[in-house]
Amino acid sequence: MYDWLNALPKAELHLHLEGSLEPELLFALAERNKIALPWNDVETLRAAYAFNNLQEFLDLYYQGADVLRTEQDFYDLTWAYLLRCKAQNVVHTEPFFDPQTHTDRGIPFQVVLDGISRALKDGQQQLGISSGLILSFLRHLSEEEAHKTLDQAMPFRDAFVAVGLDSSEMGHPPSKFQRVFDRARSEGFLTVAHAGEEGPPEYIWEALDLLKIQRIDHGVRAIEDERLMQRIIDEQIPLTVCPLSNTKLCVFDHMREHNILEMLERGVKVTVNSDDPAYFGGYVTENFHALHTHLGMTQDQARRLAQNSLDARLLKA
Ligand SMILES: Nc1ncnc2[nH]cnc12
Ligand SMILES: [Zn+2]
Repeated sequence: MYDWLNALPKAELHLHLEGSLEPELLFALAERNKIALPWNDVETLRAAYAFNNLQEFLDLYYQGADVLRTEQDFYDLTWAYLLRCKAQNVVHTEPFFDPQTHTDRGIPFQVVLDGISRALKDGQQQLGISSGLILSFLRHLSEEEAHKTLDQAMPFRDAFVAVGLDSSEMGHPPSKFQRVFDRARSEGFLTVAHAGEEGPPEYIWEALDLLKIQRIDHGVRAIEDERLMQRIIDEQIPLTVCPLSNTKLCVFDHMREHNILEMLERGVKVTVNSDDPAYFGGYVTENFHALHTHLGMTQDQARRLAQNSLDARLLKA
């Protein structure tokens, strides 16, 4: 089944480039940039990838991102991810990056963007993988800081397909970012947002009604609100679900309890994604495979999930 799932053509719609930083590359970049790390070796770092919630993961994820300094570092990070896409027949990807994680450390916005964009262009030309980049605001920071990030992005407007919202969800509802999302939409950006990962269904309502998002990132807690479920089904609003992430971050205690197939059978446009594959133990195929192993996902269900991912692209072919 693994090989069959791997060969299935699919799109990835929920992937943080910083979360694809494998420990081996992290150590190589630390050496190249002469940065001392608090871990002795790759194995020690991997052993630290045990999380009880989103925040514990984010603390390590932001720490890891500190090795990314130069345009070439961002190129190498993105290129390594695209090679994984090629190996797993991901024909289209819409990755996120978090500019504030880097600009707050003094790395110029353009350095980050140039490295990522050059790799995505090579990915299209050399690997045949199409892509659309999503600029994600950090929700634990202020709306004013998000506005400054949007200012920095405007000279490179054509490099992005959408803006998104990620980082610590609880206590940072979508309503906090209503004005900056209004502005982004008026500048022609599409919008997506993480909602209903750890946060309640109300955050999903806000993301839909106030941020006017095209897709819900995660959204697994929608199942707690029947009226919301009906809306998501009626309007066929896609959910970018990340099964291995949800179990690693204890959103579900075990993959057996994941609700993605229940949502699929109820008519929700759910898709399978890897979120932060270097930290959560697998890329897209491993996420599909875990659904087969623990939830008995059939080939027919896998085909529908993969088709949903192709249908839910913001950038149509
Ligand atoms: N799963 C996730 N939720 C929120 N913010 C993130 N940033 C990277 N991964 C994330
Ligand atoms: Zn995410």
